Amino acid sequence: MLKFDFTNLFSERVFDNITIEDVKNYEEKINKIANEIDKNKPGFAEIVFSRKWIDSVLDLKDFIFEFDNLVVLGIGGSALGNIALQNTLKPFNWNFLSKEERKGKLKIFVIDNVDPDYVASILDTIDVNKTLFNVISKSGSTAEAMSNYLIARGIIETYGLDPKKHLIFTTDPEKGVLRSIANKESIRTLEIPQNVGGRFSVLTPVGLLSAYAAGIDIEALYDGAKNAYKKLLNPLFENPAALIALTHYLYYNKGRNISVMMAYSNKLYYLADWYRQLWAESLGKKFDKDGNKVKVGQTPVKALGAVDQHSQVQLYNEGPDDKIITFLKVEKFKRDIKIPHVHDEEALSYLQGSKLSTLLNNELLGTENAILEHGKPSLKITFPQIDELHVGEFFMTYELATVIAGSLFNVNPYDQPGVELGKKITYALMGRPGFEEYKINPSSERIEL
Ligand SMILES: O=P(O)(O)OC[C@H]1O[C@](O)(CO)[C@@H](O)[C@@H]1O
Repeated sequence: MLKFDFTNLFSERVFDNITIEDVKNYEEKINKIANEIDKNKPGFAEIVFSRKWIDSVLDLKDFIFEFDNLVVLGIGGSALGNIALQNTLKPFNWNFLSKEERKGKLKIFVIDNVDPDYVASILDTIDVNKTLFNVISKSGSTAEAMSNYLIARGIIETYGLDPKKHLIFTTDPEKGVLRSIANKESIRTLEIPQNVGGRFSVLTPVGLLSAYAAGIDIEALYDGAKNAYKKLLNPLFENPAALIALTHYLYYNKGRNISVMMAYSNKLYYLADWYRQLWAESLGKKFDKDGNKVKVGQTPVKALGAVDQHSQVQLYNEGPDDKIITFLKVEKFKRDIKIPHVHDEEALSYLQGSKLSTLLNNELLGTENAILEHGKPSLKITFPQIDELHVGEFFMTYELATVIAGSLFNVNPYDQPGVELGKKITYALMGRPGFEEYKINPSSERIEL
């Protein structure tokens, strides 16, 4: 199980520290929230107690493993989970390994933007004949996913290939243009459960297909998620999701409106990336559930240790008291490197003979303690090792924490009305019928210096 260390959040060395008493005052409220969540189990929790979603992916086994590449086309919640799973659970050189080295599993590419340089360079590297394109969109209409689908489809057709054999859609069971194309053309599909929103969908077929194709143990991911869910009704001090939510809420109310997740692991950095969307879209809201204008939200920031010690930590230590920091630590790395003894220089002797993992984790300790000495709050989550069990546990812990935080802030964690206007203006600029009223004149709005 993951280890959660909240000690430094309560330390008197944090100048505006919250106390155990502050937290205890919320015990009843949190119990009520947790019971409510358990009673009306959210879709993202319900799925891990069913075999349906795993089985829907396992059923595709024969089809998937005929290919060499899987290219995911999606954005936001339809991509970030895939990116997190691949980068945390597969080696960074995975796509450079031979088919034998990959034991027949697929190379995975996730195209989650419409930057032409980026899209073209990924498409350049794949052999379309050996490629399955997985178009993922809950709404089945997002411009970025749809345009990349159209490009992929154009390539498939240019190669004279059968689209049905090279495409699979992951989308809403009934709604959206992807679903209607699939119905018309008998294209294979996977369902995104209707009661699971995009940013909560990593453990639905959205994330499961590419994970399975790359050889990730998707059953163990579910086991980890279930382990996390089981703690939801624990007493507050044994309930990591509730403590994360509550401590972030309490510090937000003290002006700490930035939540930094600093991973001391290149792999776990991608979990911080996934967390950013979850925390930002779920909790950044103009109105509360009663319709009052509240404009709340804690800005999630990702950081990488030790890299960002040489970029961000100056600010974290000495800058404004507006941050709460979560460190992610790995106890046992999959690989380790011993720093060789090369020079008889005294200045290098502390490094030579020691392991990179020891250096990295001591750097974490250094930063964690320095942050505390500067009076700033932090918590630490330790992965005994990076594997499916712990990553599944992490996803579920943070999904629950987000929903609990939503209740504390009294906002709806499942909607994202604030992203609509930008989409509508884009549609208008692209000439989509029905959106004319949103057309702006970009040049007349600009202030030229
Ligand atoms: O899966 P879809 O419907 O294409 O949406 C992609 C993303 O777009 C948003 O709706 C808005 O950014 C996200 O909430 C969502 O994850």
